[in-house]
Amino acid sequence: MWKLARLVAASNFRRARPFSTAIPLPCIVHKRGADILHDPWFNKDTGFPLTERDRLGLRGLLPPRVISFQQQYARFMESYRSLERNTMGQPEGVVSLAKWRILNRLHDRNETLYYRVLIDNIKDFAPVIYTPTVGLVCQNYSGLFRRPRGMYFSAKDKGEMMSMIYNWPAHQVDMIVITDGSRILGLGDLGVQGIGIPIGKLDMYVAAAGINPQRVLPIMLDVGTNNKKLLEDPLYLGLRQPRLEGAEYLAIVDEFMEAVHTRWPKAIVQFEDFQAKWAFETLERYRGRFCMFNDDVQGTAGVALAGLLGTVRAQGRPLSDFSNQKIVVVGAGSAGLGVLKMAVQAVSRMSGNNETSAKKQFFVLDKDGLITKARKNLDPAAAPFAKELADVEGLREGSSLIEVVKTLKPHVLLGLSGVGGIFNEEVLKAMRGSDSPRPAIFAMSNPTMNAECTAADAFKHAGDNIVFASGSPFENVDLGNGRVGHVNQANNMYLFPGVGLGALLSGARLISDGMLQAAAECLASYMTDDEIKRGVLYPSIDSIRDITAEVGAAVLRSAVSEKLAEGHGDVGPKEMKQMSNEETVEYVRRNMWYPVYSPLVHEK
Ligand SMILES: NC(=O)c1ccc[n+]([C@@H]2O[C@H](COP(=O)([O-])OP(=O)(O)OC[C@H]3O[C@@H](n4cnc5c(N)ncnc54)[C@H](O)[C@@H]3O)[C@@H](O)[C@H]2O)c1
Ligand SMILES: O=C(O)C[C@H](O)C(=O)O
Ligand SMILES: [Mg+2]
Repeated sequence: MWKLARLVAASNFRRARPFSTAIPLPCIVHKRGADILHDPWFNKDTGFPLTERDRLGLRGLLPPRVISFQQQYARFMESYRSLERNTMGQPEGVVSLAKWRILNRLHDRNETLYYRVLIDNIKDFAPVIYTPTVGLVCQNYSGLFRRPRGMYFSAKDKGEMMSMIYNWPAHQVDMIVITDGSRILGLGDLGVQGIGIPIGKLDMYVAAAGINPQRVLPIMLDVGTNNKKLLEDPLYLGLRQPRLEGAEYLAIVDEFMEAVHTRWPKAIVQFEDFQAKWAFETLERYRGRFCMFNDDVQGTAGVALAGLLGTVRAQGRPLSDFSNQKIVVVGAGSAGLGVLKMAVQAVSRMSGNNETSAKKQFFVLDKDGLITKARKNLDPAAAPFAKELADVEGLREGSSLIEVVKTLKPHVLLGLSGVGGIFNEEVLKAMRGSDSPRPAIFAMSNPTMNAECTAADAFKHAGDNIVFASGSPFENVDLGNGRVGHVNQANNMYLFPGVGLGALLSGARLISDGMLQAAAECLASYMTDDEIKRGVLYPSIDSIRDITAEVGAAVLRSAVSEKLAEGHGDVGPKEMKQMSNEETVEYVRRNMWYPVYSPLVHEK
């Protein structure tokens, strides 16, 4: 019979619970002396107790005084706060990069302390290690480079990947995030410099999902770049050749996927920031064979769907009213089309109508305006959402955004275009004519300068009663008289960590649509009616570990019910099936790694 205690003991994780008084489990280390001090996974800096210094050959390699974890923590936070004070008034980019540097130096030196400060201060630090600063870091990566992090597979490594993968020092890898750097946030092709994105995403995996940092692996697949500026930059660190295309490109990705699954058959691979054509193609190519997903297509879709359902509740309408909402999606790339696909499936499920009629309420624009069936060279990926001209009275093929908003009076305007400021004053003012008593504006493009509008502009021009969400963080807006315009962060960070965690802890063979749907539904139902009425669609990032545990449990349960779960450690699918919802959440929580100094035990 399933017993919680047994499940906990069965876990392979080096873990401890926040504020728990339990003695942390020991951690096996195969090094001694200075090698430990130079390994950020094990290093405790001045925090090594004297007995451990003796056991590990560290005596004399550190100043004699032992500093406690709490003191180290306080010292780091004081340096960070003093950097904030000292850089006040300097240009934003300079300040952001200075903050990133101080965090990155700690990451390079002492991962336990790094992840503890990250978890405890996630609201302050997420904008530094994740969007928006991570975008700036990628743009300046070749200049900022000091030490490598993760692995780099290039077109020149063809035929070598199966052996190269064994160069990674960790025996076990659970979570991989891979990019080819071809569409980094809204910043375009950044080639090898895009490695910053997998690093930032995996930091979120550790902070939000409690994945053990010794078991994460950021990957850059460098197949060249079409960014002329980078190709001409003598300091550019990637391959100086145009991107591989077609079969040559796919051969590289195929070889990588085979190599990674040969060494770690249960590792989960998250594809991130691939240009749309490869995002869709690789997803279809691998999702039936490997435990993988595309975060921009599928993670974004779940977060957007949760937000869209929230906007129905914010209008005081029942969820069944979702099928009466007119939703305009601006951007028909990997993210926009992913959102449309999942939202149409949800409407069809909720209304019982087929997908063709469920599509009626959705309208999509790309750089050439409204997409209709009359378009020449219609992108096959966008074709299922293209409108019949007869269904868009008053509009035509290629109608502009302002024409679309004025004519349709949509309930929701959702941007995933990567074009900063495209929701301009005129467009936002036109949203005042929306058929919704509570129009919703989602400016989801990243980083901040690529957001379709700012929060302040949205409330100023579209009205105080809107619901607002952005992909990158903005401050709440002061509406006067003590009223606050709440800013939501509609970012896939609320889903991908839970998707990966649930897949890992269930030992899922694949990541199915059902598992992703369960994740989205879990996020959608997380907020109370009171919060939703105040325009709060998503939890605060401060509680990201809680929501991730819930999402992880929902994903796990869905994997079990779809018979995709193969078990984790010695917890089999049968035992998982017997867990109640609460027990599943508890199982997930207890398997989340939490940074504490574990006693290190040397083994040859
Ligand atoms: N908030 C999130 O969680 C999240 C998740 C994924 C992507 N994004 C952001 O969404 C943006 C787009 O990502 P993607 O992967 O879909 O990119 P993409 O390049 O695949 O697609 C961009 C789409 O926008 C369209 N577009 C360009 N200019 C336009 C214009 N002037 N008017 C209307 N449409 C226009 C393009 O034609 C294309 O269809 C990026 O900025 C990315 O950072 C945010
Ligand atoms: O990275 C993010 O912040 C979200 C998303 O994956 C993006 O590509 O913009
Ligand atoms: Mg992305």
